[in-house]
Amino acid sequence: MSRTETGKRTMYYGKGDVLVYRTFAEPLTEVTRIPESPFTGDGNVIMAMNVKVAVRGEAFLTSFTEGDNSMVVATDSMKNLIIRHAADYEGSTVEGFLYHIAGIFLKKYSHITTIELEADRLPFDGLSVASPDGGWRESGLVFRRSHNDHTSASVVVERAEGGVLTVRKQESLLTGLQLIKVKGSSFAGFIRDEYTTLPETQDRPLFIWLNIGWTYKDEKDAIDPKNGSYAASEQIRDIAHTVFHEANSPSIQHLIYRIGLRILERFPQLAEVRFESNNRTWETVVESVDGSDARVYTEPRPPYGFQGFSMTQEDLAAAAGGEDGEAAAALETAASERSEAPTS
Ligand SMILES: O=c1[nH]c(=O)c2[nH]c(=O)[nH]c2[nH]1
Repeated sequence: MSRTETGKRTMYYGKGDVLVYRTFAEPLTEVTRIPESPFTGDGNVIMAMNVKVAVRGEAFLTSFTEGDNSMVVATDSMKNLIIRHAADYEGSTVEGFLYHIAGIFLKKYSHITTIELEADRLPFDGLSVASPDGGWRESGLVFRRSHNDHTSASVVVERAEGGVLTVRKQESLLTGLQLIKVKGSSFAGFIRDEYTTLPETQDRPLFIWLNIGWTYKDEKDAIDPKNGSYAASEQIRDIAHTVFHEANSPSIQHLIYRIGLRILERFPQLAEVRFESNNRTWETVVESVDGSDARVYTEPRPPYGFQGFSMTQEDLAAAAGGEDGEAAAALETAASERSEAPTS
């Protein structure tokens, strides 16, 4: 048995920065409303993505060991396949697009055993124009490229026994969220010893960078969101800033836990939610302008702190079971808000 079959040898190749700009894709409509978010769907007039593909298979071994290219699909061809087949994608999500492309690769090239695809959606925001009746309306044609947070997704699909395609891993993400709360965050009670110079603070301007990832109990909910079980990254984003607004956070660690509970509560169809956060808290230069709340800050000096945390529905059940009184109370508030929220 070769090392590849035991999973020990690393062997893959592919293409990165494959830029796809598909216009007038199928609109995303069947989104279930949540109280934290006005998001109800996406017209998908522009579905722009930066895609990365990697393929694996024992058949590629001789291309590395002998320079035999007879089984090599040129990465340039991979790029062309991805871009051309954006034309026949009939779905409305990045996750679905990746699955569509994975299927085409695996059906076309029988020696590819596993394909890994990831994509960052390049956000284009719709713009308003004055309407003749004196109000405002969506242009629908003109968009502004945004460099804010965006949807990402990844999928690993493999060919199982009998040629059946199996999704081995699938993750949806909100990438590059940057949130500042100018008042109402503390950081105190940490270990004080001979290495400690950081003062305790009851009120810091907490600036966080966040990547949030989530997986579904059934990945079909992400790939084909026809039954309203799609958790849109815009909704995840809105939950994050709502919880940040509501909570007086004692740390980023606890803040992301609270955001995670709310996400799992709102979307019982998710199995896991995962966080990567950075602390980019501004450095205070002027404590108070004329005795008021006004302050002056500057960019923090390096280095920066970070956190990683993942949570499952079991964490939500434990919190709701009362082990964390504060979390349980927050969940009750969230539940009552949900019952009042309109759904679509
Ligand atoms: O939210 C925080 N968590 C930490 O672990 C930490 N450490 C630190 O210096 N500042 C902060 N802030």
